[in-house]
Amino acid sequence: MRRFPEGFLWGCATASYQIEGSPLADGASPSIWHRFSHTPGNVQGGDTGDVACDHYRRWRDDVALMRELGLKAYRFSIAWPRVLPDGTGRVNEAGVAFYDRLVDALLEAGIVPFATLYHWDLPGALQDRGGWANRDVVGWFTEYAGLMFERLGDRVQHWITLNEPWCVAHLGHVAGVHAPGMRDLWAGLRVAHHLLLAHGEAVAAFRASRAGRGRIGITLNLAPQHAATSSQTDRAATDRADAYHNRLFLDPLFKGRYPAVLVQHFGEAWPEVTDEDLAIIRRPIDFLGINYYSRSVVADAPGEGLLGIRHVDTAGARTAMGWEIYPQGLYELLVRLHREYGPLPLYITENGAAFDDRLDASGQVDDAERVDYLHRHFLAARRAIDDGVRLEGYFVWSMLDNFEWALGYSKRFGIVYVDYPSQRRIVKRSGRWYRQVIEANGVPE
Ligand SMILES: OC[C@H]1NNC[C@@H](O)[C@@H]1O
Ligand SMILES: [Ca+2]
Repeated sequence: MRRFPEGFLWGCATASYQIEGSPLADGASPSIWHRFSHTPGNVQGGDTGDVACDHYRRWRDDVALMRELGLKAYRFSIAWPRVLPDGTGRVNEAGVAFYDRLVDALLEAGIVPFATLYHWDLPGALQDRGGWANRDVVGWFTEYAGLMFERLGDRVQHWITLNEPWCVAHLGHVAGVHAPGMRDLWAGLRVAHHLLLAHGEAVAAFRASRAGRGRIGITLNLAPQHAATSSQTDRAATDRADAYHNRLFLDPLFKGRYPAVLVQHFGEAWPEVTDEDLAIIRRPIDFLGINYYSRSVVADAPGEGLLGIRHVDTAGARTAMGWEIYPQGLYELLVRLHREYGPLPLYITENGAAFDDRLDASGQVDDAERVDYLHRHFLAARRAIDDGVRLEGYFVWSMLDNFEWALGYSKRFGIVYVDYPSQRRIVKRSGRWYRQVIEANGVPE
């Protein structure tokens, strides 16, 4: 049995637009994901977050389910459009009350709340004013963050400013496959910079708020980039990929500069950056959240795509997302972060897998593949702790099957199955297994 440190925070993660449903209830306003999913052609099957897991109404039962699973912590996100329907100014008390009740219920169940301020559901009203591409967003986000610190900061001690800024900038503004569906490299790079500035200003607001005695951090989706061959061109390609996927955020946050290779590669598209900006971005944080799913294998491909690279297929088994199952990448990533960007407390704020789960004849889900995936990744994390990495918690993505963005409900990541027509929750084999891991605070070798 490989035991984890005493007090290790085992949890699950979710996000507002993916589980809540009721997007316009009680005074909430449309988010950019409400608009994006209601715009035909954007989401597989025409799926939307209108109902999702109906968590906005079933939250009490879901907290009871978390307690049954024995979770020590729960990572959720706050829907900005519920609490500030215009994005700034007028507070929608009914929206605040939802999160207020949720936090109280979590504490009552002995579950530590981790609140993510932004998990992609920007108020549409702010998109109409330019959204993340407008530098004014820094003030808008700081106002929103300050409100939440004020209202929940007496009970929420762990705050994450942004979830996966890379996805917001690249998928939302360069590739255009996520909300707001923009395809503009100049805008996308500005968005990355504004996200980091907003993060930095929110950190300062946090320190000044009543929540200040808690911890604040950011969550980045990071993936090791491996060169397909040792050739100079493949190694250079891999460096570009690592810079764009990983260092674009890590370097300014922890080293106060952007990767030179990107500034050079993007040339005229690269935004105006001042030293004052960099000082804001690099304000010290209390932890780094890591969302890990897989690695990439990279080869040089002159003139192809944004970076002149292509991803090389590997033999390894894959999840239903087509992502290679590569647990050692988690170990490698954690050790790199500790050595190159740390040492600071780390949380795995997301790790998990989608598989084609089906109810069997007895109405259960025997998701042995997900058990194996999690088991191997838990062991990889445990090895990193042996090497001195200050890993303090692990949030499985996700507690419930939910709305997987442009793929809609076609992908199931939950350790609990959601039968959408009936909204029944059915704990999968992986959910029962995870409860035992948490109870033992460890996994068999
Ligand atoms: O693709 C699985 C997850 N990845 N990180 C962000 C989450 O919102 C996704 O559902
Ligand atoms: Ca209260």
